[in-house]
Amino acid sequence: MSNVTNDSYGPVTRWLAAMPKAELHLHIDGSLRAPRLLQLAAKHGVSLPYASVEEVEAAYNFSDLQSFLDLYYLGASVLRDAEDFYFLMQDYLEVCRVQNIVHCEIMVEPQTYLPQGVELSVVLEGFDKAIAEAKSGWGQSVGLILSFLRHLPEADALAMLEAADPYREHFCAIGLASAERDFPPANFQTLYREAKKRGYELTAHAGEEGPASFIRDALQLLKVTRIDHGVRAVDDADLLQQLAADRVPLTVCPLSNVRLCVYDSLSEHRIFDLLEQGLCITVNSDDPAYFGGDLLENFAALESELDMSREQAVMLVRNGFEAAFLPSDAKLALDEQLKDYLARHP
Ligand SMILES: Nc1ncnc2[nH]cnc12
Ligand SMILES: [Zn+2]
Repeated sequence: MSNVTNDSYGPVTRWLAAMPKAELHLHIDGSLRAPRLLQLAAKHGVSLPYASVEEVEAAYNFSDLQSFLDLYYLGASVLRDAEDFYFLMQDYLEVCRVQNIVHCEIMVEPQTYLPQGVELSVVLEGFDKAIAEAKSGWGQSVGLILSFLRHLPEADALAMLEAADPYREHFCAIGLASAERDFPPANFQTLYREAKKRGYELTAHAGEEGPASFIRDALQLLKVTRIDHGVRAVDDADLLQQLAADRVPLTVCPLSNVRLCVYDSLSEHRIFDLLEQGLCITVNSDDPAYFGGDLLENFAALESELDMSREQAVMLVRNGFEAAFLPSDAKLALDEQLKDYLARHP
C-alpha cells in the first residue's frame, strides 16, 4: 500500500494526503493485491500460472480492457469463502483509512463468483464484517454498488438483481462493468428499469473504450445519473455541454486510462479541459492493485504529469462529495469537513 508521507509526491499531493476525500469508482476485485491473491490461491488449492508476487505483477501489462479483464477474473476466482471477502474488504478499507478517503462507493460484482459456486450471502457476510469494523473503528462511510457484467446476457443480470432483493439495503446503486465495445447500454434497459423500480441509484461504465454515443445511451435509455469513466465525451461537443449543464458526474480514473491504453500517456488526458468546462469530474483508482496506485497516486500522477494546481485539486475533491450517492445532509457534512481542513491547512 502507498505511504501517505511519500517524499516523491509533489506539494499539492502532499497537501491532499490528509484532506478528506471520496472515492466513487473502485472495483473491490480490482483491489486484490498479488500477495493476497497468492495466499488465497494456496489456501483453496487454486492453481495459477504464477508462482511469485513478481510473476503476478509482471503480468500487469495490458494492451486494452479485455487483456486486463482476463487477468482480473482469474484473480477473482480465488475468492471462495466469507473470510476471503472479509480480508479483501479489510485491505481496501485500510487504504481508505491511510489515505483519508472518508467516503467510498465500492463496486461488487456477484456474477463473477457464481462459476465457483459462491453465493451473494457469503460475499456479503465477509464484506459486512470488515465494513462494520471500519465504521466503528474510524467512522468510515461506505456505499456498495451492485455491479453487473455486460458480457453476460441481460437475463443473468436480472436473475442476480432478484437474488439481491433480500440484501437490498446493502446497496446504494447498481452499475454496469466489463467489456464495453460489443455490449452497449441498449442491451440493459429492462435491468435498469427494474432497478429503478426498486429504488436503486443508477450508474454505468460508458465511454471508456466505447464511443461517446454510449454515454448518451446510458443517460437516455438507462436513465443513469452518473457515468463511470465517460472520457470519450470529448468527441461530442453537444454532449459535453449537456454533461456540464446537468452536472452529470464522471468518475474518471487517470492511471487506469493509461494502463488500459485509452491514452498513450497521461499528458494526452483531457481531464482538466473537462473540469474547466464545468463538468463534475471526480478522480478514482478503478482497480488499484492492477494499475499502479490508489487514489492518492492518481492525484500524484495528475500533479506530476499535468501540473494539477491546488484549486483544481480542491474542485476534484469537492466534486467527489457532490457526486456521491448520499443524502444531501450527509454530503453537506462531508463538505463541512473539507472546509474545516482547508481553513486549518490554507
Ligand atoms: N476499467 C474497467 N472497465 C470496465 N469494467 C471493469 N471491471 C473492472 N475494471 C473495469
Ligand atoms: Zn471501472
